[in-house]
Amino acid sequence: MTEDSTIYAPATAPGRSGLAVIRLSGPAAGDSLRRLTGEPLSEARRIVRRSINHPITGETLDQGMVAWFPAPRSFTGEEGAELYLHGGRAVVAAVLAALAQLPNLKLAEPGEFTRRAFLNGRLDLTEVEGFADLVAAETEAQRRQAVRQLDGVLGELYGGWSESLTTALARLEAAIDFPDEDLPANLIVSVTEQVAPVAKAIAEHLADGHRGERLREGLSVVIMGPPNAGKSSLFNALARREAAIVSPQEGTTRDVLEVALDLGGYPVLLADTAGLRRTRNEIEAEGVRRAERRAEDADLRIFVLDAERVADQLPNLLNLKQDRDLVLANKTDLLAGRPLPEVGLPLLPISVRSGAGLNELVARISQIAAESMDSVGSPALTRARHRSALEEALVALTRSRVAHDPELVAEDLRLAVRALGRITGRVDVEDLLDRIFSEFCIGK
Ligand SMILES: Nc1nc2c(ncn2[C@@H]2O[C@H](COP(=O)(O)OP(=O)(O)OP(=O)(O)O)[C@@H](O)[C@H]2O)c(=O)[nH]1
Ligand SMILES: [K+]
Ligand SMILES: [Mg+2]
Repeated sequence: MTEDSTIYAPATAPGRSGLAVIRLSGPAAGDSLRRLTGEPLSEARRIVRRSINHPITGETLDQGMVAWFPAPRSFTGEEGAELYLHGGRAVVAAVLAALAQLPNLKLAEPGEFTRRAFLNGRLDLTEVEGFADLVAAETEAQRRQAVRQLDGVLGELYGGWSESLTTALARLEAAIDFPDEDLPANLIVSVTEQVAPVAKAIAEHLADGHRGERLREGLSVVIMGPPNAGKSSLFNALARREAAIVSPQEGTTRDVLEVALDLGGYPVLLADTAGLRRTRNEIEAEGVRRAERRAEDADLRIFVLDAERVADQLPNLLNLKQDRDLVLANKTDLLAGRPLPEVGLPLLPISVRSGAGLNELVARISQIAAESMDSVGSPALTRARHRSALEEALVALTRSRVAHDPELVAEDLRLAVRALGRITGRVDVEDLLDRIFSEFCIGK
């Protein structure tokens, strides 16, 4: 599939920088490059120095470098060119204005380069999404996951399942299509045997505790506890900036504040909340409601108590779940050597003021993040879109095992294959494209 139009766009972020890259893709890319440089096309995929000139006035706009990518060995699979310019706003603006003067060129839509790469079979949809995730990756673990996906690991996994099912389906259909002959009695049995391991693998892949999705989105951690325990102080210490107001007055924090952190390479979304107490103050009461709501969908709750008042404060913690909660005793600097009381559950002693225990706390949170995000062995399911298609495939496969009519079995297998195909974009993709490519910005 080839496009008639040729698109261009900056591939680097706007602003002052050492280098700016402008990409072109489409049939007029080579001709445009010739007209901008005033020289014949250079050797394919080689970066060469060229002066970049206005195609009409001939004025030199920049001394840069260019590369020429003949089809199909380019990012999009079309004719492509790249201009490497000095990264000043005026330089980029002048070259973009010059490109606008050339015939058959248009500014690319967001995600259009990647869309063309997909349409030309250079990437499947999971790779497109891996590419989007890689561009958006903010931590090491996110980068690793995106690189694997961009490598096609997920696409291969889903493609492999789809292939096994297609083979089973083909055998079944061949048998159905020859009505003269009796269907072999054991046909359904053997098809079921072929389908069962795929259904099992899909079920296991789905039951991964949402690790891949959590890695993309970040571990949601909420700091909670009684007023004045030092929640906002801790929040600021972890965020390494004075993001929240700290004061000796109870009920200081009302809104839920959030920061995105990188803890040991794992993304964490940390929230500070209002101190939990009954209050007549309407605004503070709304803060408490927001705190409780925020805690409901958190992956981890960190309860902060005042080390001097642990025994009074502990019973008020809302339905403490030891596997999802950490309990901290803050302000240990005020204990002056006195031990913490025995309360029958592990308390992590810290002092935001002296810094004691903070390293241990950070290590603990990143360990929890790692445990909930790292996937061992098979690649992780990374998106809700994949999850719903896999669930659909599994429902069809499960139903196919109890169907006795070969036609019904075949129909279920077809549904499962189609659901898997939607993940990689092999079938029924049109409606999905806009949503996926809308994640991209212009020039990608
Ligand atoms: N001595 C000591 N004081 C602390 C420590 N951490 C916080 N504080 C003090 O405790 C008071 C309350 O701190 P905040 O961080 O505002 O407490 P909070 O839990 O966010 O309070 P609310 O938002 O009102 O619920 C402030 O005066 C802090 O300086 C600590 O480790 N040691
Ligand atoms: K306070
Ligand atoms: Mg606070």
